[in-house]
Amino acid sequence: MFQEKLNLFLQAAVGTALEEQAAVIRSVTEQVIANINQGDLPRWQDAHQSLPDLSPATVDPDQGPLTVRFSRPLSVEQQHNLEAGLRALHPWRKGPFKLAECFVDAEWRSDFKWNRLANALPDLNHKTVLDVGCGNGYYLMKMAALNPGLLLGIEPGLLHNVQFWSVEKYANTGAHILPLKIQDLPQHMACFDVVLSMGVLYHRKSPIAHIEHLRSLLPRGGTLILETLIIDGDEQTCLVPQGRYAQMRNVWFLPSVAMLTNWLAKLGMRHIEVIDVSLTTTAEQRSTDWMRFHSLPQFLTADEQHTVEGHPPPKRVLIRCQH
Ligand SMILES: Nc1ncnc2c1ncn2[C@@H]1O[C@H](C[S@+](CC[C@H]([NH3+])C(=O)[O-])CC(=O)[O-])[C@@H](O)[C@H]1O
Repeated sequence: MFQEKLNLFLQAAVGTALEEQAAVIRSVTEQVIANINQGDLPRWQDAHQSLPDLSPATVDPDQGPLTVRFSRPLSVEQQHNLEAGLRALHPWRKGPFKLAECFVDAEWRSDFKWNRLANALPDLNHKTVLDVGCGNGYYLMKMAALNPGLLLGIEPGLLHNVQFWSVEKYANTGAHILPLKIQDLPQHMACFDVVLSMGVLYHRKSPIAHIEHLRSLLPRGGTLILETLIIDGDEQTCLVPQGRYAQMRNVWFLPSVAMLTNWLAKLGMRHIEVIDVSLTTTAEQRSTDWMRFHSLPQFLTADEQHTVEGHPPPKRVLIRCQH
């Protein structure tokens, strides 16, 4: 199915700024697809295939859950099969989605971040947009209402890809996801008007190289939206947690906002604007019926003043800047 999705993307890229890069994207994606470790993938693909064909639907552009409305009410059997197919794609990290009567109450209230992000987005009309580490495509599907020219997400998590296909089967937003890491994209493929990197920088061992790579994907004047974990402090302050951070492995650099904006400026980014700084609350990230593992409440001390490892609790910055 990944090959089929790649082909659909390549068709959509014809006539856009991405057309010239299509051969490179095809080649790197085919290499990644050929090396996919199957694991649970067949089970997830079966769940996706089991989803019922339903009447045409539209996405409600309102704030809140990403809501898909169908032109005809679902039968009891359709409703049951829809919910069973989606539940088989547990755990749902990002959401919430509402498809007919089925409410996918994911671990993250991504609608909270969407409300912060919507203020930061430049005009997307006919623009080419890349969301790096896009999860199950929640923000891509929200951005689709803003009439972009092409929406591409890259996401190495295979379950996220299958969840995206499953919602997109009904939402029909025209967004695309490829199963790539940012490292798979060549540097200097400056064909995106807007690049988003949200929740990825702290997973990168070399955050400056990550920003440089993001910058190289933008032409002069293109917009970068960067969201990441930070700590309080001045331009000399940065946390490099030994061991885990809020039970997450693979967390490298949590700079202060001042240090992060210095990095961006040193790399030549301009018009750097801090749009938002927010503590991540246990209302925004928690276990639900659709994500039954531990979540933020279990990763913080009882008074929520520290992570269980004794670090400052998660706080995130949302920055907009230009190449
Ligand atoms: N090298 C990489 N290249 C691309 N993606 C990666 C890489 N490493 C990890 N990821 C992916 O980046 C995502 C990070 S989550 C943010 C999701 C969304 N953006 C959000 O803002 O809600 C973190 C969070 O929950 O905040 C995961 O889906 C990883 O698979």
